[in-house]
Amino acid sequence: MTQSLAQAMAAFAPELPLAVGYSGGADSTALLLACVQKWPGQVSAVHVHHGLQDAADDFEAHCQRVCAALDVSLTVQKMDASHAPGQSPEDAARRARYKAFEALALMDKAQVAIKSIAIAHHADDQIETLLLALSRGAGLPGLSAMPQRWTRAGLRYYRPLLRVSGADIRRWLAEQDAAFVTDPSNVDERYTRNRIRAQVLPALAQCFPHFRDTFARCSAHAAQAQAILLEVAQQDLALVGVPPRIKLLQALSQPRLANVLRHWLHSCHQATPSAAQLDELMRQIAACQTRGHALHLKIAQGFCERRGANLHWYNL
Ligand SMILES: Nc1ncnc2c1ncn2[C@@H]1O[C@H](COP(=O)(O)OP(=O)(O)OP(=O)(O)O)[C@@H](O)[C@H]1O
Repeated sequence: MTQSLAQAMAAFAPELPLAVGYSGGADSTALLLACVQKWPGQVSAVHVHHGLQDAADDFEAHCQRVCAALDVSLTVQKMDASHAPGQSPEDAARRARYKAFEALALMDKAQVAIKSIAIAHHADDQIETLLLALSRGAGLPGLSAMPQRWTRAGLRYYRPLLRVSGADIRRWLAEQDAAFVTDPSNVDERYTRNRIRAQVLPALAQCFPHFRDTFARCSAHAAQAQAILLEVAQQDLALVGVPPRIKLLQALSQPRLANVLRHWLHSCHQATPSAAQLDELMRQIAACQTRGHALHLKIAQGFCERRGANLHWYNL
């Protein structure tokens, strides 16, 4: 169920000391203030200077001022977040951000070992992520949307506001009379996410007043089902071996074959096949009935081929 910011903060119990990913925007300003109020002296801030916009220097200066006024230690990480061809600028910025957080892993400016990072994604961000996944035709991992907590490179990440609506965060922030910056790229409707926020969420609210709760429940169901699929894929991969034996792959049902192939390609090769590539691979595995039957096809950024009894993936 959706929570108020106060309820979300009452339930938030991270390992301390905690750093807050602080962009200077409204959401992370609210999270920083709420954490500082709850754990005075045990919270620091991390600001990633993306170098993407001319305004980035101003954002950093704003964060410096606010943290100085709050007596919060601020670490600024400068990252080059320019995006590669085919990569979205938002995705490049997000990847650069996680690298910067990991680089901190983790000493802040005051040389305190940081154990936890909180970021200010909220319920509307979660719905936007789910709708983006639906629009891409994503499978269960995409429909699971964003987890509330996870661990990476020894660092615990939290999204304590994931069940709080954006409007509730703004209301709370207005009561605090706190200054924040507005990133112009957040309202630029050339980005799909911003169009969803401006056009789709208001329409959803009209049609399905409880959509934040019900959509979040769908994501929770998807996440649970995905966890089971992962367990099955791990068991099946142990059974067929690495590299997988074609005969053993042929003994699996079609859904389990698809599941284990996706898992093998992703976990062993960081390769994600398109739906059409996976269908073709499954068709060719089924057709591989004679000793001399060759199998060779493009999968993600590399190729799958038959070598003797096994299926191999390689990248040129
Ligand atoms: N430059 C940054 N430095 C540090 N943390 C960041 C930065 N940008 C984003 N974050 C963290 O990641 C969260 C999600 O980022 P995103 O850009 O999707 O959100 P946002 O809605 O613009 O949030 P905000 O209002 O806090 O800027 C932010 O709330 C913040 O905690």
